[in-house]
Amino acid sequence: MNGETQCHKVRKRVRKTAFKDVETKSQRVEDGQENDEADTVSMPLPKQALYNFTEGGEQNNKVISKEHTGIPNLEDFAYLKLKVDHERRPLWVCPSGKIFLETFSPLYKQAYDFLVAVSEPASRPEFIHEYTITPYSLYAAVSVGLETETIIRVLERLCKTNLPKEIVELITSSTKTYGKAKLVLHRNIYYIQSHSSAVLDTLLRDPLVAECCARTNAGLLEQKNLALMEGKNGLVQRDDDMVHNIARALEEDELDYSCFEQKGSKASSEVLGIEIIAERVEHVKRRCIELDYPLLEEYDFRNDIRNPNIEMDLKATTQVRPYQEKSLSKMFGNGLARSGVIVLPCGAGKTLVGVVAACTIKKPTLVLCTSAVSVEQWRHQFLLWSTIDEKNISRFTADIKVKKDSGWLGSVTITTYTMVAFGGKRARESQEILEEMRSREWGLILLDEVHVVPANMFRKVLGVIKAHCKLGLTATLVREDERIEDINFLIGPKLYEANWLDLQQSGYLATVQCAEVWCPMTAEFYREYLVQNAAKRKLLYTMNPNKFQTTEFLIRFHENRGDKIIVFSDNIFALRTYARRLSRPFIYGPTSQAERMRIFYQFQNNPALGTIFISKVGDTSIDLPEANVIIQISSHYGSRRQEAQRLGRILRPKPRSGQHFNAYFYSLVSTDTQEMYYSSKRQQFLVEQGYSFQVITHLEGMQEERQNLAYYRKEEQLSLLAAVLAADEKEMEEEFVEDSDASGDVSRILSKDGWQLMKRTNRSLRKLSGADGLVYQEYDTAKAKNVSSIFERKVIHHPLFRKRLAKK
Ligand SMILES: Nc1ncnc2c1ncn2[C@@H]1O[C@H](COP(=O)(O)OP(=O)(O)OP(=O)(O)O)[C@@H](O)[C@H]1O
Repeated sequence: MNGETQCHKVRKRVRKTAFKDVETKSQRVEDGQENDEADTVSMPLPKQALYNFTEGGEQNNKVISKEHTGIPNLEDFAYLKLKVDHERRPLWVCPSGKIFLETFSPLYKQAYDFLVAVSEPASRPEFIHEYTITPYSLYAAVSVGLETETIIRVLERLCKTNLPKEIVELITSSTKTYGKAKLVLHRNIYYIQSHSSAVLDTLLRDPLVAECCARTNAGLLEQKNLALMEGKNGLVQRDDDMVHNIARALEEDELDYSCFEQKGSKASSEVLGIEIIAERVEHVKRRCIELDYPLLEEYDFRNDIRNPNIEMDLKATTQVRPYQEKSLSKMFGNGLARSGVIVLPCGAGKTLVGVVAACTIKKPTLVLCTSAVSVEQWRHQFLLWSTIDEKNISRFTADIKVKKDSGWLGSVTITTYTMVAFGGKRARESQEILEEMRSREWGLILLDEVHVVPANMFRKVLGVIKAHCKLGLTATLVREDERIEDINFLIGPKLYEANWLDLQQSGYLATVQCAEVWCPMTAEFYREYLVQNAAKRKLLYTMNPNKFQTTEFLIRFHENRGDKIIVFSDNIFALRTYARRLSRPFIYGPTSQAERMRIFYQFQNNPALGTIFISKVGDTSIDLPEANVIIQISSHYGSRRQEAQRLGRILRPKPRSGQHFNAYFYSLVSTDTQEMYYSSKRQQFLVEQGYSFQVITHLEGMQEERQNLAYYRKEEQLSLLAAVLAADEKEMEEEFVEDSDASGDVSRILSKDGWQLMKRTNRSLRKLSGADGLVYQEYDTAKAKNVSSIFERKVIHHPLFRKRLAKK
């Protein structure tokens, strides 16, 4: 299929409401331009303006005005020369740093692997992906062993046009100093190391770096020759074979990603180092990034004779999946262990990636999780995949303390961020354990759900625990408070990021149908909604009787199919009311660990329990492979991360029974309320990963069922309304969960982004694909027709076409 057709399809699915600048459907009908796809909006994209890469044309990068195109500020890249064999090449590279990848190109897989190494994915729908190349992404590229000229050469080869000079300049200027200095931990002391004394001099000249150095002698900082340190020092170096391999592979059009990888680095005997005060490491790392000398963190674990090796291997039965292997190859590409972050979709098996990393390094490992439930799950997975002796794993949570008589904490210690970062008074025993944890030189620290680390409380952890290698694991490298960048210096660059849809297509993830179900407010609830304060309004749209009935109807429908359903509600008042009325168990903050485990066990093993209700404590790390339906009734404002994490609960691959979709994600939204805005904001991350949300206005069969559903009678609805209005402040509050970011805070959203986000103003594919406040919506595609019998689409066709469609 050619690119133009693909683009056209993508455009067709963009949600109507998003296009305020574009001609409306009604206008087109009036103009007599309406066609068969009356329920879709055709976007008058100025193809010429967007993809005006004509041969020759040496004009400058020109901005095309709104009057010409209908879309503001389009840039004209006509001066970029289109290569003769451009059809065989998969990339469009813009001078601004944006890169577009054709996923239907035969070179897609190889180009994709290369792009995730050198740029940031911005949006990855089905046919055209958008990436952005930035100094940070280039930092990550250098840290996995790619060099300036390799990056330029490969991009040049893959690009349909000659590479814009701005991009060449960006790559050259951003990478010339990368990889020249490194942070190492030696005998529990941190050093900045480099082969070049000039590099160290440059860093020492900076007052902030100088201040963080440990030893000064009459104003002069001591430089220590560390050449005799045990082990070799593998600063990233050029590998001539690699460059040669890439050139050859490209010529043969067999671009194998392995050729990008560093085949082993050369050791150098002369390495200089500066000692850094442990508590100031974070500042030094941040400052070095600002100075354009980001510090690489690599651990030569094979030559570390100081820390004992652990008896721990993967079991013979453990099969690491290809994408897991690929992510690990980025970590261990040159025989050393690099610190950084691996991004894999929810349910794709990040835990196993962590276990494999630990089994490779075989040094004392500390695992930090967000909750006691995930501590249990990590322990379980260590035992499942590796040969480690149960005795060598210890857990340290509020409920479980490691036993003192069992000696040291354990070769593998699993705990929570809270346990380590808690600054208040502790029991003596806990204090001792913590002291021991702090004094230890850890080989590997595994940071689960690493996107929560930048929150102040969590970053304390990295200040007190010393580890040679840090591996962050996450599915969603997004936060709404823009502190995600902190991860670059707290942990390291992103090492690998998998594509959700690719894993879905390969069967490693379930195929999910996402739907936003619209529930009109009842008149009485809406009347109150208009006059109440923000907190009460939120409770009113959550407790909307129509939403309640929809929930009950969906539960019945899916339970009858034998599905396992998780209902999410952030609001505890709603959680309790819904669960009690529907006689299903619920879990929230105060639910004890034992009770949670009991409910999870019943949910997984008892066919009579098809539905559980859970608050935001279940957003992350609960592994319930049986669950295949999510119904979301209340959520944390516009948090993209929460939406993705909740979807992750049902992404575990499911057996296919001839259906296109095998998991369902319903987000219930009360219409004409603020919830609609939040809902589209929440969906952005998933839309960027290529998911589409179907809007359902009517559930087939629900009307007939209504009288058998709760809150059918007016008196019942009114007494529910009275209970809602009587709810006090405390009951209306959302549950506080430590790791939540500032994602959806109303004031932030309204003051920062504003409602204007819903209006189209930018031309990027990221936006065209529905991200940044806009939503993908499937209307009448063949795929959607098979979705489920309960989805009744009310598509209203123009009378002109009704007859024709009926004939069809
Ligand atoms: N290579 C593999 N072979 C078989 N099963 C696997 C493999 N990798 C992971 N799994 C299984 O997939 C499921 C999900 O794994 P895991 O809990 O590690 O996902 P996750 O990426 O951490 O998800 P989340 O972000 O939602 O917590 C688990 O049941 C795990 O046992």
